[in-house]
Amino acid sequence: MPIQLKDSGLLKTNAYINGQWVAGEAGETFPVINPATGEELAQVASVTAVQTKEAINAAEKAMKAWRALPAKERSDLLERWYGLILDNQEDLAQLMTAEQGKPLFESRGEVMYGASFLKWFAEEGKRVYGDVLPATQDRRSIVIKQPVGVVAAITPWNFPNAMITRKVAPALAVGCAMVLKPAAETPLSALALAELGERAGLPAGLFSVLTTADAVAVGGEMTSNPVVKKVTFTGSTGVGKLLMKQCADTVKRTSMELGGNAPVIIFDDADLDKAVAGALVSKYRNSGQTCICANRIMVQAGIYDAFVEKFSAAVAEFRIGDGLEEATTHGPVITEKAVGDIHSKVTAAVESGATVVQGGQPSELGSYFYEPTVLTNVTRDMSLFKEEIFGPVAPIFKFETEEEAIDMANDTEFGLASYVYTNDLGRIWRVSEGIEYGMVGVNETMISSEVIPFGGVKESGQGREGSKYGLDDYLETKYICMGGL
Ligand SMILES: NC(=O)C1=CN([C@@H]2O[C@H](COP(=O)(O)OP(=O)(O)OC[C@H]3O[C@@H](n4cnc5c(N)ncnc54)[C@H](OP(=O)(O)O)[C@@H]3O)[C@@H](O)[C@H]2O)C=CC1
Ligand SMILES: O=C(O)CCCC(=O)O
Repeated sequence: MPIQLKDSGLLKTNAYINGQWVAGEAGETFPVINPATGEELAQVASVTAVQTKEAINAAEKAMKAWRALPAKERSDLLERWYGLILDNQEDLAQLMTAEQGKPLFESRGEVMYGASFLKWFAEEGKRVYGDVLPATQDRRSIVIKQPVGVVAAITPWNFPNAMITRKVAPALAVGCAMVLKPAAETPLSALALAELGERAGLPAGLFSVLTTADAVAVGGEMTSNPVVKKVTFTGSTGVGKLLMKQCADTVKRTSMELGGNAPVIIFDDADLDKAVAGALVSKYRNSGQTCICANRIMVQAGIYDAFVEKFSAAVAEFRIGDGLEEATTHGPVITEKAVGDIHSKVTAAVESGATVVQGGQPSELGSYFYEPTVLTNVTRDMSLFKEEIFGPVAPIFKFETEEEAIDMANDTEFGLASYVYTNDLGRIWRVSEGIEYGMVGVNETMISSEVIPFGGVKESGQGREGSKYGLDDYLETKYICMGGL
């Protein structure tokens, strides 16, 4: 079924380079698939390394004038872009659900979440302050902040809008230009954002969108081109490591938002209903496809059985289906391959002794759907304990003591989000300080917003997105020494 939009001008299929909507160099295209139906939604231009270089050169040129503008003028443009996104929320949500699969209510929420970064950084970009250091006898020392330069961004399919605005808003706010490669699964949301940016008055070249079926070529140019001073990436840890290696030759700065293995630690003294609700939304949001999704639900022995009973009863009530249908609570996963990957993880756990309480199979609804699954009798020696599941599968582990819970939480190379449910104030502090994560939700799993520093430690990445700290990723610190005074 063709996508029905109120404003058909938001459905773009060409890439956006230097303010022009362009086809791939030799007319190459790639398909965008609706994962709920398997239908082709569009054929989108596939750009090459040569076109990537053109976009980078255009960004360098555009940035010269952009960085010289008063911050207030840059802010005005971001505000206009924000307003246009709000005006077109429903169309952007329809596009997102069609290409990504998440239910419409989640897409509408993501569009608002994505827009919030433009608003936030429109304001925050006006507050890039320097410093005057304590004077010494004959000299004065000053610190100024300057835009890092042309930024290349590579974004994933799980948040086709917000992962882009979270990067482009701070970059543009402080005077950088950006070239973006969105995920091949979800280019339509990225192109619609560019269209609205153009309507808001983006100067040509300041923000290009490089849709492609050849991530290696485009990513290769982005990471080797000396004009690019920074690469910001959200996606898998494997690709993040590869990009970091590629960036080493030209010593680019990097921000990496990579995989997670989030524990939800639920103590005996927790409010059980709150813990069940928090774990459910964290685990099954976007059908389990976020890097901060609950990956290991860890419940203290005293309330384990009660938790499992309430949690799985709630899962049984989910309405799985096409995200474009309003009644749907949970949509498909992104590809047929993802269904296979998820099922292998479940099968391996079951072969090692796990018990399926709910689901446990690819869904009869179609080849992109997996049944929401609950597993018990899972133990930390199973591969599931270490792996990012990225699907609607909840393994519920049992622990006895606080020390054991902290040890289990830290027994992973990842360190992005974590969650703790307890009503003991001392324990809140001990656990929050003892676990090695960039973010800790205490009696709360919906922790993301534009005002907080989102990011991880260990192999979950480096850098922070959103908040006042999010500007630092796009700024250089320059020291100026005034001597002979
Ligand atoms: N931290 C997070 O939010 C995310 C984590 N993941 C994790 O990664 C797993 C695999 O998902 P997947 O989509 O394959 O994630 P990837 O890391 O492969 O994709 C993320 C982005 O990186 C691009 N990319 C992939 N390979 C290269 C490369 N060699 N050079 C430059 N860019 C590249 C992709 O492009 P293209 O789409 O064209 O391949 C996409 O734009 C998931 O199951 C999940 O575990 C996935 C997405 C988001
Ligand atoms: O999965 C991600 O990459 C980001 C999670 C979305 C968010 O909560 O910001």
